[in-house]
Amino acid sequence: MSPIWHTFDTAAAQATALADAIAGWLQTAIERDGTAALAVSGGKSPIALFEALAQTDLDWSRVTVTLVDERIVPAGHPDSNARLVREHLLVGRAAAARFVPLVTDPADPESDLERLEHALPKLTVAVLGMGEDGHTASLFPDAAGLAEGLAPDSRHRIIAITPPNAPHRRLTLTLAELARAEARLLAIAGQAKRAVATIAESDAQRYPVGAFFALPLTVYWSP
Ligand SMILES: O=C1O[C@H](COP(=O)(O)O)[C@@H](O)[C@H](O)[C@H]1O
Repeated sequence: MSPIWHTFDTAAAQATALADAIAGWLQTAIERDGTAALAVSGGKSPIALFEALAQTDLDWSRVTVTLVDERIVPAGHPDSNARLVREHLLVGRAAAARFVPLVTDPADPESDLERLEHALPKLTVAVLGMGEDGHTASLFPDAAGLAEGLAPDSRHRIIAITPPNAPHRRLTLTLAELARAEARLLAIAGQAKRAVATIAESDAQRYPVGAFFALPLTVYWSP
């Protein structure tokens, strides 16, 4: 399956286009079902997107926001993806959204996994990021548990995973769960990530993100 690529001259244009696309998917789901659900990535990249999205004129009280992955750290930790979402997305108009954090007790991630198998919303849109090592969500190359995370028929919606070369044990939605979202948008920036994504597009086995190129996927890229 060939992904659709949208390329932009600036990060600001990329963030605006992504926010418009996400809002469109959420609005359609709200009109159809009364509710919608958005899963976002963390890391360092999504702040401009979150800030654009937070100003979007949607009925945010009908939207559930969650994460595609989270580091197993306390909620206020500098590396917490939930902290990023709370500070940059769940503000302004979007403050009315319901938030489902992945990690609520860093000392007992098993209880969060159990809770989330039931508590995760059915996703309307999943916004994926990607590292230069080809990981997406927290599906890291060579991680124990990666095969389960990428299995199209996994019975798990979410798993715990330890990246071999990045800090913190993580919780991550599985490919099987992300495949059920109505839309998957991959947001990346820079030439290095573009090169990785281009290889992943033609060689699905090379990087974990490659498995997502076998699904309907729209890529948003800026330099
Ligand atoms: O660890 C993570 O990394 C990826 C990529 O992050 P970025 O800072 O390079 O954009 C991110 O998509 C994921 O959610 C995060 O937990």
